Amino acid sequence: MATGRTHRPATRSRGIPEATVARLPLYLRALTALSERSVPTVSSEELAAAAGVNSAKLRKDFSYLGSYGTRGVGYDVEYLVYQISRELGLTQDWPVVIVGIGNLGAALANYGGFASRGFRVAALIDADPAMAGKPVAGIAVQHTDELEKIIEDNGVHIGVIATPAGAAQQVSERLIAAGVTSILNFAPTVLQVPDGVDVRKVDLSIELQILAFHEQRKAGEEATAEAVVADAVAEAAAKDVKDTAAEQSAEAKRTAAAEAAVPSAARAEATARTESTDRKGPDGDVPAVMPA
Ligand SMILES: NC(=O)c1ccc[n+]([C@@H]2O[C@H](COP(=O)([O-])OP(=O)(O)OC[C@H]3O[C@@H](n4cnc5c(N)ncnc54)[C@H](O)[C@@H]3O)[C@@H](O)[C@H]2O)c1
Repeated sequence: MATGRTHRPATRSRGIPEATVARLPLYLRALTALSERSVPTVSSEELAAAAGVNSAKLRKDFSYLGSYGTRGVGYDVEYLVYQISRELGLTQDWPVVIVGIGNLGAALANYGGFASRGFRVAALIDADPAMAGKPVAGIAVQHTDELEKIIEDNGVHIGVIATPAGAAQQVSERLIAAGVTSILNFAPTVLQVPDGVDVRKVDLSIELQILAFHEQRKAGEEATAEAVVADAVAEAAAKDVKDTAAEQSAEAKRTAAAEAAVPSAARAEATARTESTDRKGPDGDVPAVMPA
């Protein structure tokens, strides 16, 4: 039994690499937006920017589809929408079942984006007997006892799992035994599935953890920059203290020499003048950095 996410070879039979297949929905989303705005053609650079992909990679991806665009004109938007939809198998209707109709399952059932992309929610299935018969998104929830019959009756090949993690493995086994060969798994667990079954895992908390990692790194960089500034300020302050101390020492030497040279009455006057100058800065203010 194989573990992991996708159990097909890295290159599909028609020679399209998995990485390209993973980018096709991104191109399709960008192209659909252009089509809705009745944009007839698009350059590889524009489309790459809209899809968030490097333009050289896009051209390479499209070469697998046999689509090269026209120099100076770009790609025909409608034709590319058709080509990519066909390649992804979206020109046909895909019935899907959602298992586990709690918070997430109900939200998925209510999501209009499935139907608009050719995925018809054929059934909603839950283990809670109290849920049976209750309408969610206009569809009556069915009990898990019916799971196998529902899959077979509707010719379902794609199942969505939105149950707690502890139930997901057993649910996947029942789905697969009944004929499901592709699973979209929202439960935070790694499913063990046989060869020939594709599993895609969606985990928003993992995405958030990756963002947290980047945030932490950004904060680390900021802290380093702040530390560099703080070091520079501390160094400048230390230099100030040293200069002030040196000045005072020179002043003390000058005073000592003057004391040796003048009579005692004049010496008292000179001492008073020196003390007054020491306590205040050149403008009469107390200096910001006081010598220790
Ligand atoms: N992937 C993500 O980004 C993401 C986000 C939120 C939640 N989740 C996960 O999705 C799952 C559902 O979350 P939720 O908040 O909707 O939970 P929930 O408790 O609201 O719903 C779970 C539903 O599954 C049903 N259920 C339990 N065992 C079952 C079984 N054997 N067969 C069929 N139905 C069964 C329950 O009766 C319940 O209705 C959890 O595993 C959660 O961790 C994933």
